[in-house]
Amino acid sequence: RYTDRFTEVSRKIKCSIKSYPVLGHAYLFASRDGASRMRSFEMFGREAIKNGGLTNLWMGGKYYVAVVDPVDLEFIMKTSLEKDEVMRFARNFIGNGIIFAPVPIWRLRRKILAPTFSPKNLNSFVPIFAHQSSVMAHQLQDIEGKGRCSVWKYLNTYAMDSVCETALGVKVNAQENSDQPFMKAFEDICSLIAMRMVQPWLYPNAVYRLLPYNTDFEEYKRIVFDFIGKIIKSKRKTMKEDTEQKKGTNDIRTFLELITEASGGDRGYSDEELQEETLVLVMAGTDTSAVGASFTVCMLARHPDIQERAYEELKEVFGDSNRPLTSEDLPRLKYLDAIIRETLRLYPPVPIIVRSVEKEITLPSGVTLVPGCGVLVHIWGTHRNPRYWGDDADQFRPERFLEPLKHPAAFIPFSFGPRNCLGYQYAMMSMKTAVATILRKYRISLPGKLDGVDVANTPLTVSFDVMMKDVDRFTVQLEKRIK
Ligand code: HEM
Repeated sequence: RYTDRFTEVSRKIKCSIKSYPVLGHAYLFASRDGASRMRSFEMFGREAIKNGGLTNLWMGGKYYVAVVDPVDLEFIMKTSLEKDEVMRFARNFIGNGIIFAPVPIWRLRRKILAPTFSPKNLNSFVPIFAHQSSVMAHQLQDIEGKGRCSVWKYLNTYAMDSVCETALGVKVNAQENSDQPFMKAFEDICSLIAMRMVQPWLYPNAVYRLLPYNTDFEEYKRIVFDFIGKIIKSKRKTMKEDTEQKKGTNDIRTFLELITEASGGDRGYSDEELQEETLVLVMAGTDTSAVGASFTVCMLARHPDIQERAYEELKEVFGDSNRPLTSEDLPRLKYLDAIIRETLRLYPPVPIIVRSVEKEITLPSGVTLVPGCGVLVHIWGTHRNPRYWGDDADQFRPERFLEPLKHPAAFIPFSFGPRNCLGYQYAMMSMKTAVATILRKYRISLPGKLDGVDVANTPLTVSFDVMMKDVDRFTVQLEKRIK
C-alpha cells in the first residue's frame, strides 16, 4: 500500500533515468568504487536540474525525491528534521550522537551542545588553530620543491589536532605522528557505510553479518572507540580539577568540559553518551574541514591569478610580519573567505544528506510528499543549479560570493534550518586559518599539462564515501615564497 502511494508521488515528478523492478536505480550504485558512486549521484543532480528542481530515485523499493531547488529545500529543511532510516548504518557506528539521533533525543542534545559554539568560545580557539597550522606549515617542508605531492595527510592531521585540542582539551599530536590507526579506521568505516547505504542487497543484517565487510566494520569501530574511550577516561579524571582551576580565569573551556557541565556535571551524560557526543564532534569536525581546506588548496593551484589576489590580501593584513594569525585578522580576509565558499560550492565535503518525511507536506513547487518518503537533499546539485548560479555555474569564480546570494538556501554546504551544522563558523575559522598559513609561506601550483592533459582545466575526480573526496588525494606542488 505504501509503495503504491510512493509510486503515485513519483508519477508527478520527471525522471528519465531507467529504473528496474525490485532494484530501482540501485544497479547504478553496484560498484565498490566511491568515484562511480559519486558519478551516479551527480547524474541524479543533473537530472533534477533538467526537470526544474526535482527527480526520483528508487533505492530498491525505497523511494527518494532528489531536490536541487532552494525554494523547496528551504521548506523541507524547516519541516522535516528526522534523518532518513538509511542513516541507521551510520548510527550503527556512532550510536545516538546528535548528528544522526532521532528528533526527541536530538532536541535535547542540540540544546546542550549549541551554546558551546558561542562567538566568545570560538574566538578563544583561534590561537590553537594558528599554532596547529604553523606546525602544519612546518611539516609541509617535507614536500616543498618535490613536485606533485598529496597535502591530505597534512591537512587531515591539522584538523585532528585542532579538534581534539579545542573540543576535548587533549593534545594528540597527530601531525607529528601521522600514522594514526584511528584516522585510517575512520576513513575505511566511512567507505563501508557509504557502500551499504546505496546497495539495498546489503541492508538485511542477516546478509551483512555473513560478509567480510561486517568483520572489517566491527574492527574499525573497535579502533575508533578505543581511541575516544581512552581520551574520555583520562579527561574524566582531571576535568573536575581543571574546571575548578579555570573558574574565574580567562582560560579556554573545552567543548567536553562545557557539555559535561551543561548536562549536569557528574549526574549528566553517562560515559557512553559522552563518548557518542565526543565521537560526533571529532568525526563531524575533522574530515569535513580537512576536505574543505584540501579542495581549496587544489583550487588555488589551478587558479594562480586568484591565488595571487588572495596573497595580496594577506600582505595587506600581515605586511611583512611573520606574526601568528589572530581572531581579529579573520574577518579581514574577505577574498579568502569567498575562495573557500566558492570551493565548498563546487566541492561540498558532504554532497548529499537524507531526511525523512514524517507528515504529509506540499512543497512550494506543488508536489505533495507522503509520510515515509525519503528526501535526498542534493547539495552538490543545488550548488550547480544554473537558475541560481548562472550559466557559468560549473566555473570557479569566487567573486560571486562578494555579491548577495539569489536565495538563502542556494548555498548549503553546512545544510540549512534548525538542524544545520553546528560547527559552521568553527569550520570556516579553522579552514581560513589553515589556508592563510599555507599561502603566507608557499606558492601552490600544478604543471600545466600532465600526460597531455590540461590539469588546471580538468575537474577533479571525486568519490562519495559519506564525505566527498578527491581520488588523487589532493595533489599539488608547493614552492617556498621568497619574501
Ligand atoms: C567544512 C566543514 C564542515 C561541513 C561541510 C559540515 C557539514 C555538515 C552537514 C552537511 C551536516 C548535516 C546537517 C543536516 O543533516 O542537515 C552537519 C552537521 C553537524 N556538524 Fe558539521 N560540517 C563541517 C564542520 C563541522 C565542525 C568543524 C564541527 C564541530 C566542531 C561540526 C559539527 C556538526 C554537528 C554537531 C552536526 C549535527 C547538527 C545537528 O544534527 O543538530 N561540523 N555538518
